[in-house]
Amino acid sequence: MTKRKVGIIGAGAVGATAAYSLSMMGVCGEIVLFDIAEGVAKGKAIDIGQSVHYAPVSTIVTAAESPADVNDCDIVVITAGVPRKGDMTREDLLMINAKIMKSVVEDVMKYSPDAVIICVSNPLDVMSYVIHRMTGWERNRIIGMAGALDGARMAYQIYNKLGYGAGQTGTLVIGDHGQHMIPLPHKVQVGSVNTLELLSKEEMEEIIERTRNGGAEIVKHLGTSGYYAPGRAIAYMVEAILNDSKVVVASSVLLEGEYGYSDVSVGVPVVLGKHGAEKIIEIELDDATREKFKTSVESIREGIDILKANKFFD
Ligand SMILES: NC(=O)c1ccc[n+]([C@@H]2O[C@H](COP(=O)([O-])OP(=O)(O)OC[C@H]3O[C@@H](n4cnc5c(N)ncnc54)[C@H](O)[C@@H]3O)[C@@H](O)[C@H]2O)c1
Ligand SMILES: O=C(O)C[C@H](O)C(=O)O
Repeated sequence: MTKRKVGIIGAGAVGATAAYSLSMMGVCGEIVLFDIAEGVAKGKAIDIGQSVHYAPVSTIVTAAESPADVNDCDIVVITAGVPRKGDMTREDLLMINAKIMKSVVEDVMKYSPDAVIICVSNPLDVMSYVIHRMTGWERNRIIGMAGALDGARMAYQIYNKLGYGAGQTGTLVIGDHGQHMIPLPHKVQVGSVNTLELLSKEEMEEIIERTRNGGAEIVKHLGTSGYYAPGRAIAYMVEAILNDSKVVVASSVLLEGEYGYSDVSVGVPVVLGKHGAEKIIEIELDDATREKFKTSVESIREGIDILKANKFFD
């Protein structure tokens, strides 16, 4: 990859935080922000661009005047959409964000036809599926960001319980990025020690519950959804793709028979490299987890079916 240009569509809380995080890491040559709200992309591009003075490596941060300026990107991150508030679920955002997604994706197809897309808008798995249906692109080029965030949340909960092992905790959260997400306790290790040896069953159950409600917990305190951890998780994925680093990160990708499902986007472990989600890793699921995965897939399909009933797809 030579140009290392990243487009971010939706320069709100998450999009701007991802841009800031990326520019502090210095992993891309250029970041271009676009937002439908006048002045937002411009103001944030100037502000982030000025912060680059203190970054280890320079990044050019610009604002697109129109979607046409988000052109020839290696990666396009889609954070355009409405965040939830109050008691809303992510699913409550379905129709409004699907409409936004439609117009955004048409532009991405036109102006950055070779990009890898990282979808962020909620409900995440359904929006990732919408992008597949609209673009018809190879599935490795459309990746939903969820497991990177949910895994970080699980690691945070574990650290809060243990009080040690920060940065040494490997977690895995699969399934939907919603109420049926599946944090996998038996896969968690702190410095290569399985946490089942470190935490009681009750403690792990609490960790799972708090991970599952991690997004809602922030909405409760903040009145809108979180953006620092999401922004950093996006930057981590962008870096992995640009650097072709082949790290394993749970992400929402289109299944074509893996885990027994097809024609649905859902969170599973994937290898991230220069071609996007280059490989889906199929891990062995025990009977109980397979049942949870089924519930998770069904909940995503409910959203897809609502869009179909509303003639959203051809
Ligand atoms: N996948 C995840 O883990 C995750 C994490 C956090 C947030 N989210 C989701 O990301 C989305 C953005 O969240 P946020 O907190 O940044 O919201 P926000 O309101 O701060 O920002 C969204 C931005 O999108 C812009 N926008 C709307 N329609 C647009 C269009 N057609 N073209 C360009 N820009 C457009 C808005 O003007 C706004 O600035 C929400 O749907 C939220 O639920 C997902
Ligand atoms: O919780 C939300 O609505 C936003 C995002 O999906 C999150 O998990 O933080």
